Amino acid sequence: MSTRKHTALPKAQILIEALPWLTRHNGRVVVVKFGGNAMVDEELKAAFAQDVVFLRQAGLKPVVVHGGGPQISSALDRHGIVSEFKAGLRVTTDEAMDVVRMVLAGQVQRELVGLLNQHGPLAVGLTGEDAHTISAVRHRPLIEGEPVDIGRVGEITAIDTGAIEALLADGRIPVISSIARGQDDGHVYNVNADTAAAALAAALGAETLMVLTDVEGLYEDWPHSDEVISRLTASQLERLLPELSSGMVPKMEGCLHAVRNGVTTARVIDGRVQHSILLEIFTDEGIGTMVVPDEQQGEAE
Ligand SMILES: Nc1ncnc2c1ncn2[C@@H]1O[C@H](COP(=O)(O)OP(=O)(O)O)[C@@H](O)[C@H]1O
Ligand SMILES: CC(=O)N[C@@H](CCC(=O)OP(=O)(O)O)C(=O)O
Repeated sequence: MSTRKHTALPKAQILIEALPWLTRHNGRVVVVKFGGNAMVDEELKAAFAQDVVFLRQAGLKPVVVHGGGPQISSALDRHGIVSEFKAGLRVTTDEAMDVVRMVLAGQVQRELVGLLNQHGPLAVGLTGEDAHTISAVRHRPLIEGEPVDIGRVGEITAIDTGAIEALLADGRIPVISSIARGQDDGHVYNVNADTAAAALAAALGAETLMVLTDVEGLYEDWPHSDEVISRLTASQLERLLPELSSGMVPKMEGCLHAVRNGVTTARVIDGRVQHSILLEIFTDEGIGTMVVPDEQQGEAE
């Protein structure tokens, strides 16, 4: 065998290994949530963009929903605005909301759109405000049984997938910032990006929701162990929810919402690993944590 063929054969085998995953997802929507904590460096962000474009060129319909928690925190610091979290959500004053919107829509989203568009005229950025994509009312989370006012934080009431579907039909990659329009008050609202991604995945009838974060997956006994739970059903996750803390709460609540509303699998994967999306495709079991609907229990992935 010539040297060229010799080196090409393993590459062909690798492509063939991806065939079942690609076949299952062909033409399907995959919602990828890119967390602010996973946007560690430039190389990683460029690799993320390559993976998303790869999915698009392989016949899938990727939709990107991005966060930017750490980026918002440092911008608020620079503006001298104090920011705190309650029930895992940022207490968002009217003044803070302007900064949230500026950072998510004007900075993080623009950067991701730019990186994706290095590969062609593919990405179009929007926020949940555009074309009524995400509507919300003021969210008052219960803390110790009492509803608490945390300012301009939204609870999603409706998703209009029209603009996203039109972009997908046109072969584009929508990149969505987690800001909602007020359903009945003309305000804009700050929505946790995991919650927004899950709601969009459910409304779009996505095959998969992939949540890229800064841990390997859901740890069984965090922070005491780094044993990752590789697979769990919706009911198993539901039982686990009360024990979870901080950033994992909206992530896992989102995964549960997604698989209970038609999404086939929801995964939490380590976005700090380069090409984590492609790694997910090329491994049988996947990496990170996979949540499946109850009826899939025991079925081979
Ligand atoms: N059981 C758990 N397994 C893994 N991480 C957990 C768990 N419970 C809480 N966490 C925390 O959740 C964080 C991820 O959420 P978050 O900081 O909001 O990330 P992102 O910006 O990607 O949304 C982890 O870095 C970790 O500190
Ligand atoms: C209400 C609320 O907490 N909103 C989040 C929105 C950004 C986000 O969720 O970013 P990550 O995915 O990087 O955490 C915030 O203000 O930080």
